Amino acid sequence: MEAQAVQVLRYSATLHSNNPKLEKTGTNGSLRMFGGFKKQLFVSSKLQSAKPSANIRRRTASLVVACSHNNIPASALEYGSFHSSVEEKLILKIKSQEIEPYLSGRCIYLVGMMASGKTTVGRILSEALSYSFYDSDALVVKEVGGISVTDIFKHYGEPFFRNKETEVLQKVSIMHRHLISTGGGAVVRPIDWKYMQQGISVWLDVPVEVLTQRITAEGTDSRPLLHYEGGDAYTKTITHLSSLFEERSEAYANANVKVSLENMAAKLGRRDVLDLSPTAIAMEALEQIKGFLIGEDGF
Ligand SMILES: Nc1ncnc2c1ncn2[C@@H]1O[C@H](COP(=O)(O)OP(=O)(O)O)[C@@H](O)[C@H]1O
Ligand SMILES: O=C(O)C1=C[C@@H](OP(=O)(O)O)[C@@H](O)[C@H](O)C1
Repeated sequence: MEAQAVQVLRYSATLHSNNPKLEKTGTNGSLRMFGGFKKQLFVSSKLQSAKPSANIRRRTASLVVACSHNNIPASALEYGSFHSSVEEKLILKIKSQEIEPYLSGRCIYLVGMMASGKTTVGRILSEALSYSFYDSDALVVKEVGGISVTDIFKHYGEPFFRNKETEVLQKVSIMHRHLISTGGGAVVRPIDWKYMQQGISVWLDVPVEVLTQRITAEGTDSRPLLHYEGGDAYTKTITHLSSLFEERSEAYANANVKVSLENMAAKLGRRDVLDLSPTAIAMEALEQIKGFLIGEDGF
């Protein structure tokens, strides 16, 4: 990022509730943060006493955050050089507040291959947006009385699982302010898209090699489609994931927004997509969602 593109924002935090909110207080880019936004985490060493007002006990804290200026594309600084998750959370919160008026409480559906990070990134996004987080697999498990996804596949078969998945998506589609991490195969049925199109869909596009590394590290206990008897797990996983991706890539591309880790790495000058943290990916997702929503609004 060019040096002049970086703006230093000064935050004045007034802590008097548990409902965090960031508000612009002037035209100079300064913002005011209300509420208990992880206050214990970052305010402890920076709190200063301020004159208490008549009816509210007020404390102020100063926090200087370097971030990209309005409309300047996501930058290496934004994604790379923060060493404090508090700063990242603030930026995520600001970005979330920017898109809120366009989002109007619509649900967000994360789609993508197994292990693309839908759950991990989804949790971060839901926190930033103050949305409720749901994992569609977990909702299916609940519907079926607590039987695991693996056992549902084993005892009832994949079509039964897919029917339940569709039912779950139908139920969620009438909700608001939910972020749903969908199962990797939720994109294959057009009926599922009918429900997901009630909200905003975001495709986390992660190279198959990276998915394979993650799945090999994590094991396949919760992913019945990747269970194998013996053999080299890495080779079998990458072969199967590659063919699944081949079958599904067109369906994933139905999403309103695509977050491509390869594109992100190129944009940020990273050699390896493995360097991209879930928080950085969440930031990119918000950036892309903003672009989509603004376009949708006709600006
Ligand atoms: N950006 C990332 N960098 C490194 N590991 C990640 C990243 N995102 C997710 N993971 C890891 O990959 C695995 C699968 O992630 P998960 O969020 O469960 O994927 P999904 O919900 O799409 O199946 C987990 O072990 C998670 O910790
Ligand atoms: O890709 C798939 O068809 C599946 C992905 C899984 O979810 P994750 O993407 O959360 O692993 C789970 O729904 C089921 O094992 C089937």
